Amino acid sequence: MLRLENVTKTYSKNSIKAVDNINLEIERGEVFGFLGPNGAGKTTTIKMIVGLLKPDNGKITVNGIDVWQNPIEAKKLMSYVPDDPELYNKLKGIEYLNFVGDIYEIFKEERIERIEKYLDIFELKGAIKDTIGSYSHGMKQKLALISALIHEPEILILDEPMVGLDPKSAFNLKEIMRDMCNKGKTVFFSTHILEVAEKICDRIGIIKEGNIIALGTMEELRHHSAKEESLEEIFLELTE
Ligand SMILES: Nc1ncnc2c1ncn2[C@@H]1O[C@H](COP(=O)(O)OP(=O)(O)OP(=O)(O)O)[C@@H](O)[C@H]1O
Repeated sequence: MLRLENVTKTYSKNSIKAVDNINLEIERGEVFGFLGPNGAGKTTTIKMIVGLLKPDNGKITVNGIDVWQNPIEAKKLMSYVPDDPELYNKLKGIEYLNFVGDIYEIFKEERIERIEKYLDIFELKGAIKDTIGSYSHGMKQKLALISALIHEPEILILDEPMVGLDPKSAFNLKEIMRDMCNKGKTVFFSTHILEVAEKICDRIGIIKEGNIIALGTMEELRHHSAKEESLEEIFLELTE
């Protein structure tokens, strides 16, 4: 579903090799957790996957479609929620959702049904006629998530999705992620919350200084350590 081949990115500003020749293959139906210390290269990788940052080298494909050669077709399959979504503050919540619905050409009936469903799940119905500028960080996060879900993407890409969400919304988002994968869709997300990764991911990748230093299921990651360790212990050992 998602494939990264020899992907590298150096920021010219500071000559830092943020991502150093990484290879990844994420299958359909997988929840993939992308972990790593601060500054490891997670956001840089995600921005390259979603077409916001051009890799210096390498190739990224979604369902075989090259993200950089065929961006529109690739983006039709994806949804992306950044860690700090910048939305249009002057629009009302519902106007923003309809705007996204128009971009993805979602028919009216489906659109209404999906918007209603996710507004209920994320308890945002009461604020949907208010302007986004009046929303809290968590409310903006929820609106961005709803806008990412209404076109039912083949792959959902989330950068630190749990930050700012209240416990109930975080729980519901985890359920949505699992449910998507049960339907054969794919979820790729970065997080620092290791309990979440341990609980819901089919596979985990750990990046450090731009290199993938561990990749596999929890079972496989545990194989590297002598005893039955938690993801937190494995993570701390590997990233020391
Ligand atoms: N716009 C930029 N210009 C220059 N260097 C950058 C830029 N963005 C990121 N970097 C550098 O690239 C490296 C990787 O950063 P990145 O944001 O991808 O890390 P991250 O794993 O997402 O970190 P965090 O967990 O703190 O969000 C860091 O050394 C960072 O300083």
